[in-house]
Amino acid sequence: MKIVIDDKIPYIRGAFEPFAEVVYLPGSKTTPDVVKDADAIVTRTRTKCNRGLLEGSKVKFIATATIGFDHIDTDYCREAGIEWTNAPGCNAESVNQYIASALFSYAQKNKFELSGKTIGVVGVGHVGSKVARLCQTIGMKVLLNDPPRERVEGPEKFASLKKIQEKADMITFHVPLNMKGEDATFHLVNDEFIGNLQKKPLLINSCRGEVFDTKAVKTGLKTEAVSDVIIDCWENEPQIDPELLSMAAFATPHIAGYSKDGKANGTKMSVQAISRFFKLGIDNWEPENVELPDETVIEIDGSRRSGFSVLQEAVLATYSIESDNNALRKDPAQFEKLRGDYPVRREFPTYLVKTKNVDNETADKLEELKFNILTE
Ligand SMILES: NC(=O)c1ccc[n+]([C@@H]2O[C@H](COP(=O)([O-])OP(=O)(O)OC[C@H]3O[C@@H](n4cnc5c(N)ncnc54)[C@H](O)[C@@H]3O)[C@@H](O)[C@H]2O)c1
Ligand SMILES: O=C(O)[C@H](O)[C@H](O)COP(=O)(O)O
Repeated sequence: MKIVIDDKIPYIRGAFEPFAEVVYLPGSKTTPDVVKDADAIVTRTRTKCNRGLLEGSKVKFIATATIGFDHIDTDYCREAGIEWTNAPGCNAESVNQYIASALFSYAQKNKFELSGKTIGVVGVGHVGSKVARLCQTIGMKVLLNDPPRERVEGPEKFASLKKIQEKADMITFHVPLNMKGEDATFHLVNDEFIGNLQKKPLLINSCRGEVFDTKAVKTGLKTEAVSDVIIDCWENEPQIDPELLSMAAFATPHIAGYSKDGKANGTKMSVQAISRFFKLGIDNWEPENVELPDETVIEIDGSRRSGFSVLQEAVLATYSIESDNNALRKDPAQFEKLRGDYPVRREFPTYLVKTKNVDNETADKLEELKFNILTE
């Protein structure tokens, strides 16, 4: 048996060696020649798994250690009898942390409080539902848009895009990239979408670059139909649009899901899926030695401070979007390198927040965000 694995997938070395010949390669070097005698590939978004790569190969199973699977040509896989799996929810908490840092940093920079603002969450799956809860916890009004869910669950808890366009001060997108069909999301944010915005909202794209029509977004910013954008996912990565970069309030190199926890979950789900498919007997395999940051205790004194500023301090102590923003602006040509050498980031549950003079309501909110709390 032969398995070809993207060499940027962490924690996986050693998992399959007892069962197979294992080849580790950069996504860009995963060519038809390399995969032709492989039984399985473990991949990331950087490898297009399509006819061009797979035709004539032995590949029977593809595991992508990501939630997004727009790099897999699922029609071709069906036709060729190749099974595939992604890693649903693996990095949802990481994107939630990214959005929390983005919102708190944006509010700090523009000197306003988030509570009372209205946010539209477009796509309410693993990520969007966490982001919706986060926004409710910090006192925002939340409008949810998810037509596929609405068709199944009924209209009660959902809002139309039109309502979001009318009411939202901010809109954050957490949809898959769908090129076709009634739920297509390619260029969902286009001239027409922007033309219908009533409140000059902040738009956030941490899902896929192609969900935003870059040209339309830049026009929206120039005409002030859109007040600002925060962009993690770009059209044509890694050749990102320099003008959009210069216009964005925060710009990051597609790292919203890059916590160590998110990576470890993606690897775990891929290894376990391959084990189940090929009956390798390592269905409960777990990654080991997931790195910790230098400091996992956050001490906060809430005297004469708002609950909002306590939450803000806790969130920003775990992850600063500013650092990623500064690194990308310094050298946008390093987009892929910044991703490849991404520093250790852990999610909220890794941290113990020691609070002094923090009221119960704020302590409860820290717990809702999944911090561990020790109250003095
Ligand atoms: N920047 C990053 O690092 C990063 C990390 C994780 C996920 N993502 C992207 O975010 C997307 C969402 O992630 P997830 O884990 O929540 O996925 P998910 O599959 O759990 O949720 C996607 C949700 O979008 C909904 N949806 C589909 N089409 C829609 C449409 N036209 N309008 C509104 N809603 C629609 C679906 O019904 C579903 O509830 C992924 O597909 C991926 O592309 C990016
Ligand atoms: O779809 C996902 O899970 C995310 O976009 C993830 O961050 C992609 O990571 P990559 O495969 O590009 O390393």
